[in-house]
Amino acid sequence: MANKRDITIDLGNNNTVLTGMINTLFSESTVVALNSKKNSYLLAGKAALEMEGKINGDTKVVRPLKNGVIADLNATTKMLNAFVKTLYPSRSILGFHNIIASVPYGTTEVERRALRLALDQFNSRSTKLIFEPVAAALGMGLNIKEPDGKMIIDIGGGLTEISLISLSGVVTYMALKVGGDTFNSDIRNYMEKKYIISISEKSAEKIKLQIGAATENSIPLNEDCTVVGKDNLTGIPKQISLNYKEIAMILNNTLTKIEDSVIKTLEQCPPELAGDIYTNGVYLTGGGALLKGLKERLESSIQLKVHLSDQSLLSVSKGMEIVLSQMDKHKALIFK
Ligand SMILES: Nc1ncnc2c1ncn2[C@@H]1O[C@H](COP(=O)(O)OP(=O)(O)OP(=O)(O)O)[C@@H](O)[C@H]1O
Repeated sequence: MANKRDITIDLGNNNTVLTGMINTLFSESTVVALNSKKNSYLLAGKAALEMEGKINGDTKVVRPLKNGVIADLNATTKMLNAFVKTLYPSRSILGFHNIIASVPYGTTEVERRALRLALDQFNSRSTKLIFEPVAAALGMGLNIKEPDGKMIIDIGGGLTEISLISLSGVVTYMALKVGGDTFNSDIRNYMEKKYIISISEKSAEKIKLQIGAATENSIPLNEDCTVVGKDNLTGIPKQISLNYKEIAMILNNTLTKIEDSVIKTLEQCPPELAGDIYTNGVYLTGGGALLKGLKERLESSIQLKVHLSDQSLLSVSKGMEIVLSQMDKHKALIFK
């Protein structure tokens, strides 16, 4: 069992998930509002996200991660401080026993050092990192210790990681700087070109969640939706109706890039492990993987069984909780 003074942190491009105490889970948007003059903290999470694009005066809203790595250390530190205080409202944030935080496999030492610096403020007895694909695989309930190849495709907000894991280690890896955010920017760019209107990031996210689809045959919950943007010719707000088939067409380019990278990673797979992947299929996780019809589209392009995690937004956190609860068994998976 994890100790009351243990904590796990999955610092993602869009969502930060913390687990602490026993069975306490906390998920917030990776966004922070700061006073730009005083460099002081104002708000974090969804409350800060609500302010995005609507600020005035000295307030600035920061998304401190870019493509899965820390782009603004000061903002990240302040945001994590606020999140940890929410998770542990009644105690000092100092004095944790164990902190485990996840990082993409492809991060450089400099990028990892930034995360360690952001975690230093918690003064924990032990702060360890774990690679995201390894944590995600564990969180999906896979036995990663055996000599059996498992391919994990993690489509996050700003990063897609494709990893082949065997004997607790990553054998082949490829990362693409695309994810759910890219789907949103594809939608925004299309709205500018086709309808000559500018829409907000929030509107693009709403379109994706309501009528986003990976193919024209993947019918989402709603087939149509409306969006209001600013007409770039007149400057006047304008409403447009959209159909899911249009969104499937817009997202095709980015989805093809992801498929091509999966195929390239499969090509690099050692022959001994290719048979395992053929038998096991591949494992899909991350919030971006929840796009309607993505699993089926991938199955058809790679001709392998694709298992979509039933907790795509939480698999990395779940994996870290497993490590915390059986530290001795899993200590080879974590590092300084
Ligand atoms: N039902 C859904 N359909 C489509 N996309 C979704 C859905 N739910 C969440 N997403 C997308 O998932 C993405 C966030 O996923 P996730 O939380 O796994 O990423 P992250 O960990 O923040 O990012 P990264 O792994 O790149 O650091 C967002 O782009 C969000 O829009």
